[in-house]
Amino acid sequence: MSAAIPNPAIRETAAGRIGAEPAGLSASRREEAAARPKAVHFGAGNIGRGFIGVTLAKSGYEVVFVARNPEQIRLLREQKEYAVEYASESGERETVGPVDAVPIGSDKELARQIGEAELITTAVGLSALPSIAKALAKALEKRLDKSGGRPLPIIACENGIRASSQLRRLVFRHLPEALHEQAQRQLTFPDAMIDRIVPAQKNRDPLLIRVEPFHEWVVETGGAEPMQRIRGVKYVRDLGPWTERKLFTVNTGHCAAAYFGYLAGFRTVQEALASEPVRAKARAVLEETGALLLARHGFDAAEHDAYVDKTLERFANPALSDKISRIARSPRRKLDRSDRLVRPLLLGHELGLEMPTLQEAIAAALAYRNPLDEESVELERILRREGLDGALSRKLGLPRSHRLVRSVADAYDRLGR
Ligand SMILES: NC(=O)c1ccc[n+]([C@@H]2O[C@H](COP(=O)([O-])OP(=O)(O)OC[C@H]3O[C@@H](n4cnc5c(N)ncnc54)[C@H](O)[C@@H]3O)[C@@H](O)[C@H]2O)c1
Ligand SMILES: O=P(O)(O)OC[C@@H](O)[C@@H](O)[C@H](O)[C@H](O)CO
Repeated sequence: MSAAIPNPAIRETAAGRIGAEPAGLSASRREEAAARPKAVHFGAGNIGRGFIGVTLAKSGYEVVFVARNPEQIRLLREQKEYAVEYASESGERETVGPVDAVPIGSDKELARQIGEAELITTAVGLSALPSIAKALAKALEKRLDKSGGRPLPIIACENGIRASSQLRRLVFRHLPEALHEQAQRQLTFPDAMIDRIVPAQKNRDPLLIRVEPFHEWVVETGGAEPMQRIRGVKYVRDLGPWTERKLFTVNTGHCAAAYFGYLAGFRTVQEALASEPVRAKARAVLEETGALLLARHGFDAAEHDAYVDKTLERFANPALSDKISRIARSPRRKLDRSDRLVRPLLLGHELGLEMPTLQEAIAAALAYRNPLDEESVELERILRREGLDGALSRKLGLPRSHRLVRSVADAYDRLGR
């Protein structure tokens, strides 16, 4: 087996020595890993390494990443750990380990890892769930054959409503019917909400990940005792209010700031929020979704205001640089009827709430152009093909003549794009 390669890019920090270790470290990490329960996590990206990996490792798991990037896989396999740096004044760092990695295409290895796992998690993006479901189902098939009834929770940590339930449907589609009954007994798919801002980044140490200190991971139990408790996770009976509070505040506010910031010519959300007009619009959107959340879930108004203040503060964190292109990414997904922009608008409409600034944010999302973002290019194509009214009517699931379609179209026209 290969020795650990010391990584000079990882240095002494306020939190103490981390990372760079003499050869032998990976051997001790391997022993440590053998003594730990195993969690297999799909996606070694920003949130995978910057939140899920670190939380699971702290909770006592060996974390095996299922990844695509060969260089990242090589480094994770060799080093068996990586560093997380917190974007705060102290710049504290922590070492995350023991970890390992397998390529998504390696059926045999993946099946072996999943056969040994006590927990599966994902953070690949909602739109990538169909692409991992097949590989996951294949590996689960082998496990179900041999596991002697061992239960396995599978938690999709994605921004979206009930992502684990979505993954469940996709996985069952790929599992042979003969295994469905057993899979229903052994596999659970608890829905979850996760919150931590982890910008896209390039560091000299390619595994290092810089994150905001704030974090929240909530898992739904439906009233049942969870099979295993992950330290740092909050377990709740009903996830509904938690998801809506996060998605319609953090994610609606974030993308509103990004789309308004894009129109104003800014590059990062920090720059955008330093501009008073953009900040005022982002806040106005959150006042509108706040009224919806209070009406739907009976949240305390003062507590929700404090949540909004804290959220805007997190977006503007000067210790981070978060590009608008990340926050605005995949505008088709963000404009989906079940997502952060259109869903609160439709729910608010049902309750008779006026949401003019949210409508402006939707118009700004339609006007977002990024030739490097496939969904932005596709959205432009749809707008050309179907026209604004047609595209909006489809997105909102309402007739072209509907008041909401008309007023979002008017907001778009006012942008003069
Ligand atoms: N970054 C954040 O601030 C943040 C916060 C909360 C939630 N999220 C959510 O977490 C998820 C991941 O976001 P991210 O910011 O980490 O994105 P990212 O692009 O940094 O990471 C996604 C990772 O998944 C991998 N991936 C994609 N398809 C794959 C496949 N078929 N097999 C294996 N790996 C695959 C990619 O290679 C990438 O490494 C998204 O659903 C996002 O909405 C992100
Ligand atoms: O990941 P997306 O594309 O759904 O949304 C972009 C950001 O708003 C999002 O990643 C936030 O940073 C995150 O949801 C904070 O918890």
